[in-house]
Amino acid sequence: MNTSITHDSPGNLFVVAAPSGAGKSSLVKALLELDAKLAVSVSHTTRAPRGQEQDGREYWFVSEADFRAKIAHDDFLEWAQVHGNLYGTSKAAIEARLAHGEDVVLEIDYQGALQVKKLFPAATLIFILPPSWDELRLRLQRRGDTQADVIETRMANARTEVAQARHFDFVVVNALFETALFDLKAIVHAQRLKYAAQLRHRSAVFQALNLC
Ligand SMILES: Nc1ncnc2c1ncn2[C@@H]1O[C@H](COP(=O)(O)OP(=O)(O)OP(=O)(O)O)[C@@H](O)[C@H]1O
Ligand SMILES: Nc1nc2c(ncn2[C@@H]2O[C@H](COP(=O)(O)O)[C@@H](O)[C@H]2O)c(=O)[nH]1
Repeated sequence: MNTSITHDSPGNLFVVAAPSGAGKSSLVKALLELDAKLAVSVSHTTRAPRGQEQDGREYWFVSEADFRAKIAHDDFLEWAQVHGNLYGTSKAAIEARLAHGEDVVLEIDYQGALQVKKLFPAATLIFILPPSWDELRLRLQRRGDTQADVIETRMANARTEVAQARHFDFVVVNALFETALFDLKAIVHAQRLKYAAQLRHRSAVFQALNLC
């Protein structure tokens, strides 16, 4: 897969994954409201819109034929089949932002997250865990936009997904929302400082001044 994103892209890439219903969209939305330097990438999907979702806001909703044409054109940074539908992050959605120094967050599943890490090892992978299986089911039910059989599929898939958390850089338990949001903010802040230090370390000026 060709991509122009490199270790030296000035923006930071954050990847947030979680089993469906754990609260990743709610957390990322709250994080974006607090952090003007962060932008979320809008994925493409073949799933039908849910509830009040709008094309171009939550997702780009496309047919399977269109999605497969994009795969053939190598338009995706990553893509995966999740709960029976196709989802992907288009390169166009994030490359320009990263190149301009904006930080980007991807809300994607673990398969996509691991693909991104292979292509871009500097990406920070964060896995959100629900406090329990019962609470996960309750959150999916309370959200009220997912059919009972789909909830069961998502609960079954959640076991496989949670087993992948060990490959991530950070794990956040979303029990109390404000605590999880605080953890997420702290991770983003710490990673920015880390990569800023690494970039400075590489800069010729820094070396010339003998500061590293
Ligand atoms: N800490 C929390 N305590 C209680 N409810 C929560 C918490 N975090 C999120 N929720 C609620 O749980 C439901 C699922 O959250 P959300 O839609 O953000 O999950 P998600 O991981 O993005 O799911 P999906 O992958 O299906 O989009 C929502 O109704 C949300 O308001
Ligand atoms: N690999 C990718 N996974 C994605 C992407 N966008 C969303 N997702 C994941 O799909 C499931 C289900 O989402 P839902 O909106 O139908 O509830 C969830 O885990 C998302 O994170 C993507 O671009 N690539």
